[in-house]
Amino acid sequence: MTIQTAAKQLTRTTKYKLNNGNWIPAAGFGVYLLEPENCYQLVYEALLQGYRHIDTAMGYGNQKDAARAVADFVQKTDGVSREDIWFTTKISNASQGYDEAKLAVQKIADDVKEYIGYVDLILIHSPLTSKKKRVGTWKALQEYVLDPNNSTLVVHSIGVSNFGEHHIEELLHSDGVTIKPVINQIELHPWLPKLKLREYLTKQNIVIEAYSPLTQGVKLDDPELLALEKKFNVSKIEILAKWAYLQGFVVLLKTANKSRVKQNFEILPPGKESKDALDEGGNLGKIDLDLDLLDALDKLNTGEVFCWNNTDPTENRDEPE
Ligand SMILES: NC(=O)C1=CN([C@@H]2O[C@H](COP(=O)(O)OP(=O)(O)OC[C@H]3O[C@@H](n4cnc5c(N)ncnc54)[C@H](OP(=O)(O)O)[C@@H]3O)[C@@H](O)[C@H]2O)C=CC1
Ligand SMILES: O=C1Nc2ccccc2C1=O
Repeated sequence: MTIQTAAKQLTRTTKYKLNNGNWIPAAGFGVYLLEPENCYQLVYEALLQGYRHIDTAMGYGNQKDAARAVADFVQKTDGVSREDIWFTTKISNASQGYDEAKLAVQKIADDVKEYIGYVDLILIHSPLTSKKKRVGTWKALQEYVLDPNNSTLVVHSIGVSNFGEHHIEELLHSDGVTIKPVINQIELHPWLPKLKLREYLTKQNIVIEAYSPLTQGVKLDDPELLALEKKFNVSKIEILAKWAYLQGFVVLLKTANKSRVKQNFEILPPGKESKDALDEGGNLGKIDLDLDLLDALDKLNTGEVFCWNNTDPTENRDEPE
């Protein structure tokens, strides 16, 4: 019997092209809830293991430590430069609005500029404010991208997080908006595949970035997942991570456990820089999952949300003013 698999050529160094021409590494390391010193250690470890993409936020209280780890790693590692590493941070809800966002970018600069010089991506963390604040924030962010020589902070790309189609449409149709978000970072896993929003984002050429692909750990002992792990002889972490990679997402994995950093990164095959990267036919590594396993994962869709108080922010509508 031949086993039917869905496969995708994807390695530890795969990057996706954004709608502004920049390239983002598909594998990202997230640092939510990591205390500052721990964040420094884990980001350093992530970079050592080969991650080239770090995801933090103003609200995580550790963007400075994440940036310091990037700087130290670059300084101590031959052949790696700042430009090889992607650094994302996010504007907190409390800092939304045109004036507030400008102060927030100054705060980001105060935290990270001395270490990493510029930021690859700033996201609006969520749409849970108001139209005025979302659009005001976006207009402020646009100014930094449009003025790459500004003295506050060089920002290469801007995007959104937790935005639904209606939030993005609102932005795209607002006066003064000239830049399209490059990315929408949203919660995605087999229990919450968000097919309709993904179809819209793909049509708009907005890259989809998956957060909480391991369900923040909540579903790791789910009997259905454990049964699949046993039946297909693939670890549950590999199942969930590969599912996300096979959908074509940029994938953010987080662990506070140093040994798991390597384990999680090595789910992907080595990139072309590695001497082990090519198979006998000279082909780069692929990831795959059994088609029957993917079918079973499709059936897990319950719409369960694990972040943001278990309420999907992409579905949020503003209260009438
Ligand atoms: N924009 C937004 O609103 C949001 C963004 N994010 C971003 O996405 C990142 C990832 O999402 P996050 O919600 O943190 O959760 P994940 O889905 O990555 O899950 C993290 C959990 O999985 C556990 N885990 C990780 N690896 C393993 C492993 N190999 N074996 C067993 N358990 C494991 C971790 O435990 P342990 O630490 O003990 O290993 C932790 O409990 C965040 O850090 C953040 O950067 C996340 C949520 C919202
Ligand atoms: O990383 C995050 N985890 C979260 C959980 C709840 C609300 C926001 C977030 C994040 O940004």
